Amino acid sequence: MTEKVRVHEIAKELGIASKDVVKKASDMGIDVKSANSSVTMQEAEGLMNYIMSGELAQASKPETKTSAKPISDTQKEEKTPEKETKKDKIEAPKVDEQKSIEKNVQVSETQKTQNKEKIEVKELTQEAVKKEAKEEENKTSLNIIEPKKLQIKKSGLKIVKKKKPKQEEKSDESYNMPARQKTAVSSYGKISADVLEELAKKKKTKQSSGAKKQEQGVKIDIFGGSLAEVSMDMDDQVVLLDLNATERKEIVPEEPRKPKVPKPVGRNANKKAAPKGRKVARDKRKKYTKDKSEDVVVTHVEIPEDIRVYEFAEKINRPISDVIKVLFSLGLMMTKNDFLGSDEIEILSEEFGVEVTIVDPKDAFNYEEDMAETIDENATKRPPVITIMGHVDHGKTSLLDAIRKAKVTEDEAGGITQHIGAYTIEQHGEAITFIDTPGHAAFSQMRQRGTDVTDIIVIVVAADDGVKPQTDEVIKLAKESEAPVIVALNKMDKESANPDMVKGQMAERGLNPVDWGGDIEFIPVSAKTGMGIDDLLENILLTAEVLELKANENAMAKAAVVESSLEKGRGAVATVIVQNGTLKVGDYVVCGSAYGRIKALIDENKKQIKSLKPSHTAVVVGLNEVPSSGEIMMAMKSDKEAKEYAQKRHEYDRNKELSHSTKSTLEDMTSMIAEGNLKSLKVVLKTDVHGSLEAIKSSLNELRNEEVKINIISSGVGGITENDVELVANSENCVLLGFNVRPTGSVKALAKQKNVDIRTYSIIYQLLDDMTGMLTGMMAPKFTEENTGQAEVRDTFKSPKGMVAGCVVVDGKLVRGGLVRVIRNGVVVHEGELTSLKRFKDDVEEIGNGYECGVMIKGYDDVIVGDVIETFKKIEQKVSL
Ligand SMILES: Nc1nc2c(ncn2[C@@H]2O[C@H](COP(=O)(O)OP(=O)(O)OP(=O)(O)O)[C@@H](O)[C@H]2O)c(=O)[nH]1
Repeated sequence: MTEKVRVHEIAKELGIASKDVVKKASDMGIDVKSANSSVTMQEAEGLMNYIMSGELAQASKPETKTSAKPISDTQKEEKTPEKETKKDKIEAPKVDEQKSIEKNVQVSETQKTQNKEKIEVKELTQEAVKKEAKEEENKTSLNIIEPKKLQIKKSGLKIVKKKKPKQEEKSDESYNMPARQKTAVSSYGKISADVLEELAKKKKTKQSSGAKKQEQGVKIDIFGGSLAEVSMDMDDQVVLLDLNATERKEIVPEEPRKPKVPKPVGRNANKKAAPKGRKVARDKRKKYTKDKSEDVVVTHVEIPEDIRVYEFAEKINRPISDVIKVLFSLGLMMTKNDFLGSDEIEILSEEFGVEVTIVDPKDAFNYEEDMAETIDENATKRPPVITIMGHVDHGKTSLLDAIRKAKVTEDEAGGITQHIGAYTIEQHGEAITFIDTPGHAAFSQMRQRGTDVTDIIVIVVAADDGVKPQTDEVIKLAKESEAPVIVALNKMDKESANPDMVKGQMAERGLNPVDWGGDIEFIPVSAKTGMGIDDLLENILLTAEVLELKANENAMAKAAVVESSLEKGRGAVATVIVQNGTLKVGDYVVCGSAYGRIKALIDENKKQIKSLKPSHTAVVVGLNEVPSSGEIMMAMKSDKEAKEYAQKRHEYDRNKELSHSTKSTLEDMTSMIAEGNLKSLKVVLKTDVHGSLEAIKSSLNELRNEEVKINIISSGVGGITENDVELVANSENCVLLGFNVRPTGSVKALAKQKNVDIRTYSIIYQLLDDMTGMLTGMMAPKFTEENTGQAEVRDTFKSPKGMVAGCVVVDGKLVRGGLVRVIRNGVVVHEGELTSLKRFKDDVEEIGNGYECGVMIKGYDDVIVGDVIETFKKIEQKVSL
């Protein structure tokens, strides 16, 4: 049986990557494909030689030569039972020792060393020499020496080879050098496997002496035993070589010491004979083992977006200190628990030569992908989903009303659309679903989500008003979403309507009208009169036709949440648009960390329906918690499955929050220093629906400058509770805000008792205005300085009231009642108040350019001739955010 060794073992042995070994192997023409591929020991040795020496020819030579001798070895081996082969391996090291011993003994005859360690090693080797001598007497086939390769490593080393018996030579096909020589020792100085086997076979009979030899710490079990020891062997070889050069003679004198070494009793008996040699060997092995772990070169890692310094170090298999050092050298003071930003990860990956892939741990339980169904042949046409966007008051809601023939605008607080609403209408028997996105800037986040499910975007532009900032924003969103765009030129009933102006403005922004040779349809409409509505709908259907929108009604349902809230009596509800499949009452669904069984589906007309087909919209009742808008809802086969996904997601969200809370703590430390005296207005916020909560939160967070900011200490969907009141009462500088929610009896009473001011709103911009006002009130007044003029001091004289500076006004005018500063050689030496300003003996309010005057400064008598006196005023400025 031929012993085999795997590529990764060779790689480990050499401390290099498996792929490099694979590459080298293929260079040599050995057929290996991966780290798990195995090669014969012959090939392995050749391969190792090649890798170590880098010389293919040399490496391969031994292979060919070994063929002769090894063949005979193998034949012998074949005769011996497997057990023997194992023994051979154990005994193999002895052979190596013998070789080195031979070398040492011979070399040591010429030189001496005083190095104690080396002497000790020699003691061991001498023991081995003796053993070998015996062996050689008994068996003649143990003549193994590797000369040349060893010499390459250690200069000045002379190794006396023993000639092989002629018989063996006959079988050797190589002519350049004795086969033994070549096969016996690898570039490591190790004996080839064949020879080892042969030796082992011979030594089999000498088991007792074998134990002694082991003590020398020179184990050679090239491929079958511990790889660490093989490497150790390499190290030993190095030591021996050094000894050769310097300590040959000492080996002999040390021999008598042998008996001095007391033999340990019991289980350590075998180990004792070569204690020092063993020690050396152990040390080396330890060292090797350590190196081995460090040497595992990581070239590619997958890491989550949020990763701490120590986690990164672990991933790339480097000491934390190394990572911190690199960060430090970049001026980044980070501790091992700090999170790495994307920039830092990039730098570190370059620095350590590691390719980094950032993975989303959510992928592990991404039900959207798990359940993703390609649109198959069963897919049929589905209605388009349209998002109407545009600048505030350009008529989005009115247009949708005109389409739906229903009045929504009148019910809306403040006349502004507050929430995303989704409705399906029919035009000539074909369904079209509209998402009504709110116009206020605060809702841009929701609007962006709205575009995710959108097939076609209708941008409403009032023909009398033209392109406005939010129109630009919408154009940007539309471009990003890559959905086709139709422009509705609204308010065409107005006399001031100027469609060409709008077309021009839109064309400037890359939206070229079809009638101008572009590809964007501009449809003139009037939400007021209903003009052009049909045309708009026809265009929508036409565009949808081109898009060939399809979905499989029979697939497991997938829907997007456009709005969600907590409703009394119904619990968590979510308005969804089905993207694929059919959502049915009774379906088990998962939606982010929310899950449940659909109890009811309520359409836009508040009617209960049994199922919801692709592109249709309804309110879903039955979730265990309120999902976020933009979340994907998927139907699951069972309650268990839905729950599992939701729980995994919940866990993920929680961990993420926790990890970020640590992160923010660390960041806070720096920001606390940076922000120093930053004043914050604490806010507790309650809203009726999720969408508003997010929109208001993000708008409030934007209300800040370098002096003041808003700190939302608590927020949530639902009514104002006593807890909210308590929280505000216990916090300094804190307000309680309610949006579309109002405090009830007990809460109101508690608020009164605790003196908590609850502010409720139903229009977002009013809430934001109020907060802006409050923040502004917290800001310190700002002053600007107005310089009035300067005068040069020409003389000074004392008066009973203090020093008077006689000056001539050289620039502007000096004024009374303001502040004054004294400038000497361009440097301000004093700043204070002006006590008196006189022209001759009269007090004056101001002195003009070119006139002389007498000036007295409060508490300052050190004015000297040549000083410049400047008067200035501080003017308070209105502060704003
Ligand atoms: N004359 C005229 N007025 C219109 C037309 N469409 C809308 N309006 C008026 O323009 C104003 C704003 O209309 P909305 O539909 O509320 O505009 P919106 O874009 O939905 O506004 P937000 O909901 O605040 O985003 C209302 O007073 C409408 O009556 C139109 O075609 N002609």
